[in-house]
Amino acid sequence: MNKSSLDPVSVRAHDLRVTRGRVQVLKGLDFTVRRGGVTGLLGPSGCGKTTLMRAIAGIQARATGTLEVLGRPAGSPALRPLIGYVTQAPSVYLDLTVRQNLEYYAAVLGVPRADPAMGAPPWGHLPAARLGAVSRGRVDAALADVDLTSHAGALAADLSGGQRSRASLAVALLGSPELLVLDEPTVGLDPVLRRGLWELFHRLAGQHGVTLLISSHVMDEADRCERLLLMRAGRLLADGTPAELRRRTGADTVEEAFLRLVDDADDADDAGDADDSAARAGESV
Ligand SMILES: Nc1ncnc2c1ncn2[C@@H]1O[C@H](COP(=O)(O)OP(=O)(O)OP(=O)(O)O)[C@@H](O)[C@H]1O
Repeated sequence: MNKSSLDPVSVRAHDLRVTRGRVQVLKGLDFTVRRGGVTGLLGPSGCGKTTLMRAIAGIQARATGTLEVLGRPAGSPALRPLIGYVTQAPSVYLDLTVRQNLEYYAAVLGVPRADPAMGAPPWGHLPAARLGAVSRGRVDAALADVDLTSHAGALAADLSGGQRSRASLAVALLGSPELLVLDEPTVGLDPVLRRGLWELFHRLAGQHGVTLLISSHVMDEADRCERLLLMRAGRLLADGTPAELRRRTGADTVEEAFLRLVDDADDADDAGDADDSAARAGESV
């Protein structure tokens, strides 16, 4: 059995720091992401969500501290088939149809031929001899999951932005990821599609034990997550279930809880600045 499947935690970070350009974007994060659930990564634009997701996906340079993903250091080659990372920018070839895109990626990823005896994916990793054949069944299932069956024959160039994002998500579902890292997957989608995707996320977590880390800056998506990591300006403000965060802050909504946590952090910063000034004044006497 895979070592990571015994671990109740999928991602562990300790004092995680990332510098991009000249700016320290992540400023010492400590957190865990539980295995097999939907964890939301929420915070305002520019707070560092994408940077954190890139670090977890193992493609972010200049990261220090500890970051362990599925029991291995982030970026380990062995993690590649276990992580599905969907970026904000859709990664599909515009001159191919949706189906051709999925068939191409299925071939590249070595997605196994559908085998009804094995049940629904994910079914773990198969011997090399059984990999490599493109699975029409898997492509069809991924198309259905993201509600793009009726657009299978459309050129990706002719899709709307939301449809292209869903095509990228379908690519991530082709493999058998243990961890799905989704950067704002519901941006630009109408409420019906958003609801459908959230149902899919919970199905993947509940029925297949996939861990999902989903970023959003829309606080009304918070209540769809089992746990939340609230970020602001490269730091983690809070970590807990939506109900815990509301209770801890005495707020009615997660958005209000977030704003109270921001105010508390600002007050703490101001107090720290005042202490520093007092100390400097003392030094100069
Ligand atoms: N390549 C880069 N060089 C320098 N700074 C960068 C680079 N990429 C991002 N940043 C900075 O890092 C910070 C965090 O960016 P990041 O994309 O992680 O934020 P985010 O929370 O995902 O934002 P959004 O919700 O808008 O996608 C921002 O201040 C951004 O300007």
